[in-house]
Amino acid sequence: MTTEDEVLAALRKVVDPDLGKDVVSLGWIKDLKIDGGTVSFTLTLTTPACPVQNDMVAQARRIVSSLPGVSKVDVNVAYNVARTTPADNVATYKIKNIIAVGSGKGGVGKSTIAVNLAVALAAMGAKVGVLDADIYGASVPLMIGATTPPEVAGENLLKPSEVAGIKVMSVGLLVPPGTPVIWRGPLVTKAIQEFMTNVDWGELDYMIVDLPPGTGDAPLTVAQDVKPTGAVVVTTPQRASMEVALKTLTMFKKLEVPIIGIIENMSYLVCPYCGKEIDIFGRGSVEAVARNLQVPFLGSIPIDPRLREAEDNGELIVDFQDSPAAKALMEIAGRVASRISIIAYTSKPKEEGEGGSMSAFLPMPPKS
Ligand SMILES: Nc1ncnc2c1ncn2[C@@H]1O[C@H](COP(=O)(O)OP(=O)(O)OP(=O)(O)O)[C@@H](O)[C@H]1O
Repeated sequence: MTTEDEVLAALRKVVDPDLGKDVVSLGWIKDLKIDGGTVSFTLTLTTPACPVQNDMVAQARRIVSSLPGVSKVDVNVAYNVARTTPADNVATYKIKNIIAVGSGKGGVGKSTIAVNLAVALAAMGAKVGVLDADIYGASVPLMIGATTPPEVAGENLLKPSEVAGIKVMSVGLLVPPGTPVIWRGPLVTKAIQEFMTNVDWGELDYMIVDLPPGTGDAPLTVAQDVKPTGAVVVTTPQRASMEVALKTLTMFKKLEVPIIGIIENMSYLVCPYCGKEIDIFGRGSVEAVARNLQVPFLGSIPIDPRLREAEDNGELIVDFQDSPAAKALMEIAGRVASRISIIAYTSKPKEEGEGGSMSAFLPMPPKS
């Protein structure tokens, strides 16, 4: 008969590749039971979007199966999304991680990526919210298909709209359609602050914040007051777009917001007739710049007409499994979640088992 100690010793060989530690030391093995030849345990991962989840489960199963006397291995998978936000802050104690999505130039696909990252993470089982901080150009409600205005949930408290389980708050849900928001900077700042404090977000694993392009009032407020876990910067491959994106990147670094990574959008076009990949804007240039700057490159998203069509119709692209853009977005969502777990585990823990404060200097992800 195999003992619990032997099973745990064997499971020490299963290492999370992002954190470089084994699942036993990380405290991820729970409810270990041995019943005759059957060994069962729960593997608790830090995110349902873990890209190496299947590999780790298969490895754990294989290693335990090879122990003497073991005829069956039952592995349950559970998730406890690691926290990077301060647990003692009234605005964020229920929100474990905040991801700001920014860009340099407008129209590069930042809102598209913000919304679809939210959809992808939610589709994998995470609790997700989207805060639209693009006050003058709020497009999140249209893209995600949110139509019901937020309800009043108490004194000075709004309940966010909800689409496919994703909580959404945007100034676009508060003003009649077609109405421009004509506010000076301080009002923009106040609106974003109130979206954090006066909205009943409930418990969220990930909040995605869609920033306006550039380095103005809204990105500054998000960086300084919302204090995101990190920022994702979106750019297209052309030099003009990238040069402005790098300014946004530098702004985040100056404000000590960790860089989760950079994404190349509209990287290439897959010909709908022959399937050939056509390089339109200079594919690959963002990855090269990211390498130079030692900033993680999160991936490329091709031009996909279905992405634009889905958005215009308020549909969710990750539902379309055969779309190359949807596939790329799902993979990128997994990488973002991995980077968040790394931030949570490599910074000083604030709450046992739940990660800790932010670090502006992150290790580079392993090369895939
Ligand atoms: N990979 C893609 N394939 C096809 N269409 C795309 C892709 N990425 C974005 N689009 C489309 O390009 C347009 C601009 O995208 P989006 O609004 O997300 O840009 P943005 O950077 O958020 O712009 P802004 O910040 O100026 O509002 C949208 O119509 C969107 O559907």
